[in-house]
Amino acid sequence: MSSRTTKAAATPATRASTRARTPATRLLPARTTRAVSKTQPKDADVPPSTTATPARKPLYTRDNVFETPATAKKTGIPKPRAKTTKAVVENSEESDRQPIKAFLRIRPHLSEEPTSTPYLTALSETVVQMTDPSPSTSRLRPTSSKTTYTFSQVFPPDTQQAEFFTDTALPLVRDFLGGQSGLLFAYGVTNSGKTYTIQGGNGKGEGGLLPKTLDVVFNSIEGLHSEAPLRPVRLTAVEYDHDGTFSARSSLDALGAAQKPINLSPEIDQSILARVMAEQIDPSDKDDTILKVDKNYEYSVWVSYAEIYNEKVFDLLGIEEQPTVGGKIRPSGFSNFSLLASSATADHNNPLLVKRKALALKNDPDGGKYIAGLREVRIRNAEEGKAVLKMGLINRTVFGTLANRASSRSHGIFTLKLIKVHKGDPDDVGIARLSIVDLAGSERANNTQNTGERLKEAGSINKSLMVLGQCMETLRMNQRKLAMSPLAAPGAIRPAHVPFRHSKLTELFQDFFEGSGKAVMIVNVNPYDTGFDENSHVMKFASLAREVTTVVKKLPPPSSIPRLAPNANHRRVTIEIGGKGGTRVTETHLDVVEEDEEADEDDTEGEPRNTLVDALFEQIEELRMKLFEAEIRCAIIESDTREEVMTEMEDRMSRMERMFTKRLMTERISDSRPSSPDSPLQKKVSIKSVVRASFDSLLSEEADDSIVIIPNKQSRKDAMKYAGPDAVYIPRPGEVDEVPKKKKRVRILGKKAIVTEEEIDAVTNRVAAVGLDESKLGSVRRLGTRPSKRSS
Ligand SMILES: Nc1ncnc2c1ncn2[C@@H]1O[C@H](COP(=O)(O)OP(=O)(O)OP(=O)(O)O)[C@@H](O)[C@H]1O
Repeated sequence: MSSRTTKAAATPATRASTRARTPATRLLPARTTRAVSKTQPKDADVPPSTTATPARKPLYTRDNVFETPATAKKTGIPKPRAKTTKAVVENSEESDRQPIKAFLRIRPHLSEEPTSTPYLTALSETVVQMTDPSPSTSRLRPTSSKTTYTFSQVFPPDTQQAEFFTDTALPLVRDFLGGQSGLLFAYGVTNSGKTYTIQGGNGKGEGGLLPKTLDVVFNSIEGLHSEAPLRPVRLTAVEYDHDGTFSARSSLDALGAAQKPINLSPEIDQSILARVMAEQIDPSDKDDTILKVDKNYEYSVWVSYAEIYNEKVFDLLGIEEQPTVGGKIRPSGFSNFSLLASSATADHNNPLLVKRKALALKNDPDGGKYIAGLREVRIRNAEEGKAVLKMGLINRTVFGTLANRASSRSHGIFTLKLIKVHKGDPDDVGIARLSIVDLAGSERANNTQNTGERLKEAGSINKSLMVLGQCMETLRMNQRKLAMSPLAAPGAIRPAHVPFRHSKLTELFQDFFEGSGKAVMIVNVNPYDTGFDENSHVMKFASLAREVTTVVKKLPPPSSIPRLAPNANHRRVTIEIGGKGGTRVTETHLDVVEEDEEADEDDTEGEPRNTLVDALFEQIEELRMKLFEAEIRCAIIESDTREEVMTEMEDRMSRMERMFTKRLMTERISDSRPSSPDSPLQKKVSIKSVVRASFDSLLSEEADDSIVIIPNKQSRKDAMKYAGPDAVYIPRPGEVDEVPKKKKRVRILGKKAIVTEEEIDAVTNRVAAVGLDESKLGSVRRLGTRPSKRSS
């Protein structure tokens, strides 16, 4: 649990924020619910030595938030120092063990896609089975490999958006309204349905988790809107705004003004937000759920939208847009909502210049990291929230790859913050955050032809997802270590270092994985996708995540990796918008300047700095990447080789099959011949042609000369029977010849097996007449009293 409930101090001078940008602002101290639960541990197994701070009454917890706000109000406890807060968070985790929930959503088959058999089937509400399609199609290896995976819940392809929202995100929204932070992220390969799940489709009832979350939040706080001059800062702190700079209405207007491109024609010189809202929001597609909230408080909702692209964090609501020198900015009248496309039709020679600066992640004194300089916008209803979401979406880097034309190549992070202030005590303030993340799809290494920029994107995406997996794995390992030694003295077990800092994604959500709030993972899978291996990798990752239940003692993070000097990265890109569902495809040419974030001096606050350790970490990282790449290469080579062998074997099998079919047909032809044909000559020719045809097929071009076919004696015998006594069997070269030996005898003595003396004499005389030795006649059976005697 990570809600932060704060009490404003009586004297602003003593509580002034050390990070406040203006002297007029005052930072409200953050106090965690964990701080409270730690002093009253629910879990009796927590070692007493971990309770270092004096016991005090809960300010508010998830359990009492609705019932006892008054108790909370009266608790005037000074803010714990940052260090103490951290310690408390760590120690209280034992009482709040929660596994990461992993929900699987199976994508339906789309009509425009080729039909194939799905390789994933739901066995129950929580278990699915994946069947490797490659071996099952083989006649040589008829047994297919089947693996089962267990999830918190499995959603079949016909699951509707509303049902999915109710079962997965609604509990998080409930906690959020109750003051608890949460994280929801969608994970899956490209084209598996992550964006559809998070943002939704364009049709009725197709709104995704994000718009539905906005609906439910505003339904629930209806009539409880706060006008208090408060705004969120850092991760979960709240700041007073005495001069009204950030008052309720002005934030959204400020965003609209900042986003308005300069030099627009009067035709479109209007509030971008108003236009977006008019175009995009279908009021009928709204979730009507209302959740219970504490009516003693008033609420304000703030949103931000960031993306992590190529390992840099950008503000999707804070892009500076400028026309190029000589560039013509015209209204376009596109029906698609697009700030960029609607504000300018730029051609390749005169692209629109879009400048954006990467933002730095900074340490929050209350724990975790926040994106420094990220714009947070106050919204007053769900429609405004949806408009801001749409506005951020256009700024999100979307490039087509061969794998998927609409592939999101960045991780999109939409965060809601809820500030609540007690109606009777303006100093009783709380804040919670809910981040909803649409992760970039993992790249298919072998079926997309990535080069240059795409390759770099793929590397960054793979890296961040890989690090996410490594973090999960390490957290799980650490938990096991702890679980196996429940009686070990505190500090005796050294948990392994969790590499959160190795990617921006994990760095940003480190606090969630360490217990700041609940984490929910949505796994999207397209069971018709050709990337079986990638999907099984995703499934393995999900099973891993489900085993991560809690946080172990945090190790001091590694020394910071030295940052490069700020550097501008220029790219020229073309973004296509629309195209799906019959909408018009529009193109915008952009010159993108991505400036590196400035080095954060505070970033290593309290962390030891050791250049050798830095270098070693970099080396490990490099080796990990190499290993990862090598593994991918091996997997590709293995699958290619397997496919080649299979193709060859199948080819050979089908040739043999053809050959045997022909032979069978040949035999059938001979069987069906009349038993007494008219002419012996005709019989002779016929049997010859039949036998020859059979061998011709064996020796034809199609035949496999590596295979020796031994003729079927029985069929040959049958053929000879039909052919009658005059038939001569002519073997083909190389044929195993047994029958013809008998025929040789037949040629000399006729078809009779038994001969008389006279006949033998006749043969002998004939032999003598031609001058041959009698002994060369071979064995001849005699009749009568001298059966074995040869004629002399
Ligand atoms: N549950 C669903 N019902 C109907 N259509 C869906 C569903 N899930 C996904 N789709 C459709 O499948 C296609 C791919 O989905 P989507 O763009 O959400 O994938 P993705 O995982 O976000 O891909 P990428 O990572 O490349 O952005 C889209 O056309 C989307 O409309």
